[in-house]
Amino acid sequence: MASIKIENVQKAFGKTIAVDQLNLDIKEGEFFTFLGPSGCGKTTTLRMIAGFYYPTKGVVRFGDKDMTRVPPEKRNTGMVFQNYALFPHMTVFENVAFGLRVRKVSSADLKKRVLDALQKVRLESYSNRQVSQLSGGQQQRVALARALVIEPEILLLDEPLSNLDAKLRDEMRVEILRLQRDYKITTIYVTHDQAEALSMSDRIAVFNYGVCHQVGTPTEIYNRPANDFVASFIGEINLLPVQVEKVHQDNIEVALKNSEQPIKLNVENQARNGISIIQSDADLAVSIRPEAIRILDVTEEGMNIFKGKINSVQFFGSVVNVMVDVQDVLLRVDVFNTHDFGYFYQGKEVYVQLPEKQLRLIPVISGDAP
Ligand SMILES: Nc1ncnc2c1ncn2[C@@H]1O[C@H](COP(=O)(O)OP(=O)(O)OP(=O)(O)O)[C@@H](O)[C@H]1O
Repeated sequence: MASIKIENVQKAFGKTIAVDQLNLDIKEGEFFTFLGPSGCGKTTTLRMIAGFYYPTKGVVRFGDKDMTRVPPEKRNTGMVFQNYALFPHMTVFENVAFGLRVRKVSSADLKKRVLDALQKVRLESYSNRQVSQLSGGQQQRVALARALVIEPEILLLDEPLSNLDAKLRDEMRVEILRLQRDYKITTIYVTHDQAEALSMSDRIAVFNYGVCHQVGTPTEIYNRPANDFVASFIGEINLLPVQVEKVHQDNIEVALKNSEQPIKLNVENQARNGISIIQSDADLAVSIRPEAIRILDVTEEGMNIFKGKINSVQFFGSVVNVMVDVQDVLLRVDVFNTHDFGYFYQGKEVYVQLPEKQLRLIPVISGDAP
C-alpha cells in the first residue's frame, strides 16, 4: 500500500496540454476516482502514475519515493483496462499467472497465488477455460485477478465497467469494492460516470480540459460544488446567475439577473465561497439541487419563498419533476411520488421555498474553456 502525491504536474503532447498544474494527495488505502468528460485528462494522469507516460513538468511520488521517471515495470502497480487486454488464446489460469511468470515466481507459489486470486474473484472453477469462452463480466474479473495477483501497492482501473451492460456493471461495482476492501489497496478509478463515482469513492477529483476543479468526498462534491462546471457535471442542478447586493456576517443578499421583477435571495455566507468569490471578478451564480426546493400550497413565514406557476410536470416513477416558473425564471423541482395523481398540474399556482442552507454562491467558469 502506498500514498500517491502528484505535485504541479503538467503533461503536454506537442501543443496539446492534456493535464495542467495538477496537485493531488491520495491517501494509503483510499478509493480515489478521477471523474470528468471525455478528453479531460483522466487517462493521461493514470498513465503518469503507472509510468506509461512521464510528466512534462512536476513530480509523482509513491509515499516519499520520487517515481516521476521510474519505468512501469519497477512501480509495482496493477492496471485494469476498459477492454480487459487479456490474451484470448490462453487459459484463465495462464492469463492470471502471466505477471508472476515474468517475475520468476516458483511454480508451487505461483499455483497457490493464482488459485487464491481466482477464488477472490469467484472464478476458481474456470481456471482451465479459454478466455475467449467467457462473458464480458467474467473477462473483467480475470483482468482484476491478473492485476491483484502480483500484490501491487496501487491498483489502477481505467473505465473497467464501461463495456458491460447495466446489470453486470452494478454487480461488478460491488465486487470491485469488496476486493478493494479485502486487499486494502490504494485504488485509482477512472470514469466519466457520475453515479459510479458517487457510489464507490472515498474521494473524487473532478477534471475538465486537463484541469482538476475540485477534490472532495462524494457528498462534498454533490452538496458543495466548487463552480458551475462541477455543479452541472454531477447530477441535476438549478444555476441562477446573480449579482451581490449586500454582504452581512452570516448571509449574503443577492439579486437574480434574469427575473422579470426583482427577486432577492439570502445565501449563507461561507468563508469558502463567500468573501473571496465576491471580491474576485468572476461572474456568480447561485446553485440549488432540484430535490432541495420545497413546493408549498400556501405561503409560509420564512426566507426565500416565492409565488410561481407550474410550467410542466414529468413523471419518472419514484420522482416527479415539476418545473415552476417564478417571474420568468424556470426552477426544476424534484419531489418524491407521494402525492395523489393530478396533484401537480400545468398552470397550478404554488409557492416555492429555496432554503438558505441549500443555496451555494459559486463562480461561473464555463466560459473559460479553451
Ligand atoms: N498520446 C497522445 N498524443 C497526443 N494527444 C493525446 C495523447 N493522449 C491523450 N491526448 C490528448 O490529451 C487530452 C486528454 O486525453 P485523455 O485520454 O487523458 O482524456 P480522458 O479524460 O481519459 O478521456 P476518455 O474518457 O475519452 O478516455 C485529449 O485532448 C487527448 O486528445
